[in-house]
Amino acid sequence: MSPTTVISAPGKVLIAGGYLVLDPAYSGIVVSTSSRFYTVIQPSTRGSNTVQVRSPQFKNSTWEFSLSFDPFLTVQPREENTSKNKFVHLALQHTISLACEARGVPAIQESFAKGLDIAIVGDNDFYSQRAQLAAQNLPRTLSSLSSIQPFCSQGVTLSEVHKTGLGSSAALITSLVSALLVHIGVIPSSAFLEDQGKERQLSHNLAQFIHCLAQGKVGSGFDVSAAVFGSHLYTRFDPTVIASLMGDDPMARTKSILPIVSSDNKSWNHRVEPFRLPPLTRLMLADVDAGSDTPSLVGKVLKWRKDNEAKATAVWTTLDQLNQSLAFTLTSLSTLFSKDPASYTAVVKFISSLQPLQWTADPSRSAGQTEVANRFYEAHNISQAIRKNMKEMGELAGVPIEPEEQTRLLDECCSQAGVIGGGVPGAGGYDAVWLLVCEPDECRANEYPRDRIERVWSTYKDLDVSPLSAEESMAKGARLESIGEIKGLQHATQLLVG
Ligand SMILES: Nc1ncnc2c1ncn2[C@@H]1O[C@H](COP(=O)(O)OP(=O)(O)OP(=O)(O)O)[C@@H](O)[C@H]1O
Ligand SMILES: C[C@@](O)(CCOP(=O)(O)O)CC(=O)O
Repeated sequence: MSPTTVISAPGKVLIAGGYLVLDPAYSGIVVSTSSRFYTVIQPSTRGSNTVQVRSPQFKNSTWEFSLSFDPFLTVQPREENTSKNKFVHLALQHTISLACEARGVPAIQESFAKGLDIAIVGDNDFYSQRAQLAAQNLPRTLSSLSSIQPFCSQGVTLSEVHKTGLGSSAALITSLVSALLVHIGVIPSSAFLEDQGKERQLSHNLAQFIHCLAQGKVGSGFDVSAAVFGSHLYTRFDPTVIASLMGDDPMARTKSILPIVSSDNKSWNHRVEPFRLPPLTRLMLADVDAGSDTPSLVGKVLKWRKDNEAKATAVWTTLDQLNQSLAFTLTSLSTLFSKDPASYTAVVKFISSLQPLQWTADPSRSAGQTEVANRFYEAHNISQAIRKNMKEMGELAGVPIEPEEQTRLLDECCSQAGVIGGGVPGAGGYDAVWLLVCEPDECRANEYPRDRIERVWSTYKDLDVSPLSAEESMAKGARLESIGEIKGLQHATQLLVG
C-alpha cells in the first residue's frame, strides 16, 4: 500500500441529449471538464479502524468514522461529528465492503491497521466564486478567476454553498471510490493510466451504484460516466442492474455487491463511444445566478412525454437526429484537421473574426478550406436547431428548459464573431449556459472570440452571468495524480507530500 494515493475526477457538461439520455434508445454528448475533484488518502496516526475525512474548503466538514469487521463490515460515524455527509459515508461503507469481498477481511483489516486520513477538494469552478471576486473587488472575468487561490476556502458549510452544476457529487464519489479501491489494494494504480480496462469499469459500476444510492434516485448516470471516462457519447445503463441494491435504507447492509458491480457483469450495458471537441475550439461555461431544480424539471418533462406519447416521440426523434448530427459534424471537423491542419487552421482564424452568417461567403477559398468552413457553419446551424427544439419541448411540457431570459442571453452570444454554438446544458433552466467558440492559434490581443464573450457576459444586465474557468479536459476521466504536481493541492489538504 503506497503512503499517499491521489485520484482526480472531472466535472461534466451535457451539451446535447438532456432528458433523452434518460432513455437507452438515445445518446448524449457529454464533455468532461478541466475542473476536477481530488481525493488524497494517507495512513493515519489516529489509531486502527478509524477513518477521518476532511473537506477543508468548507466549515464544519470533518467526519470521523469507526470501522468494525465483526460480524461484518460497518462504517460508523463518530458521535462527536458535528455534521453528516451521506455521500462520503455511503462511499466508505460500500467501497470497503466490496474490498472485503474482493480481498478477504484480514487483508482489508491490515489496510486499516493505522487508520486512514482522507482529504477531498474540488476545483474552484464547482462552487460559485462571486463572493471571492466581490471581496477582492475583481471583475467577473477568466483572468480574475485565475487569481483566486486554488481550492480556496468557501467560508460556508457544504449545505450553504452555491454549486455551479458541474456534477460535484458525481466527481466526488468517483474520485473517492477510485482512490479507496487503489489505496486498499483492490485495483492497481495503473488502472487509471489507461482509458478503459476492467478495473476502471469496476470503479465506474461501483461509483454509479453509490451515487444513485446517495442521491436517492437513478438518473441517466452521464455525470458519473464523464467523471470516470472523460468526454464521450453516452448511452445509459439499464437501471435494473442495480435495482436489487437500491433498498429503502441506503445505509442498510447490502448482500454481496461484487457480482453486481463486477466488470464481468454484462448487464452493465451502457455505451461509452469516443468523442471530443474539435481542435482550435474552446468550451466556455457560465454560471447564471438564478438556479433551477433539476429533479422537478425532469419529473414534468417525463410526465408530459407519458401523457403526449405521439407528439413527444416526434419531438425526441427530431432532437435525437440533431444531437447525433452535431456529434458527427464536430467529429468530422477533427478528421478534417488531421487531413489538412494548415487549411483548417487558416479557416478557424478567418471565421473567428466573422459572424456565423458570413462564414461560407468567401469564394476565393480552396476546396479544402471551403469544406472546413461549411462544416463549422453546419455545426452552428445544428446547435441553433437543438436550442429551438429544446425550447419548444419546454414550452410543450410547461418547463423552463430555455426560458426567455436564457434565450436572449444565448442569442446575444451565438451571434458573436467566432461562436460555433451553445445552449443550456443538461436539464436546462436558469443556472448555466455553455458555448463552443473558435480558439485560433493566433489573433490580435483581446480579439479572440473568448474575449468578446467575456465582454458580453461581464456587461450583461438582464442576468448575473459569471464565467467558469473550465475548458474540456484533455485527460480521459479519472486519473492517478501526484500531490506535489497539482498547484495548491498539498497546501489545501495540509497533508504531507510523499
Ligand atoms: N467538497 C465536498 N466535500 C464533501 N462532499 C461534497 C463536496 N462537494 C459536494 N459534496 C457532496 O455532494 C452533495 C451535492 O450533491 P448533489 O447531488 O446535491 O449536487 P450535484 O447535482 O452533484 O451538484 P452540482 O452538479 O451542482 O455540482 C453535497 O450535499 C455533499 O454531500
Ligand atoms: C435531465 C438529465 O437528462 C440531465 C441533467 O443534467 P444537469 O444535472 O442539468 O447537468 C437527467 C439525467 O441525465 O440524469
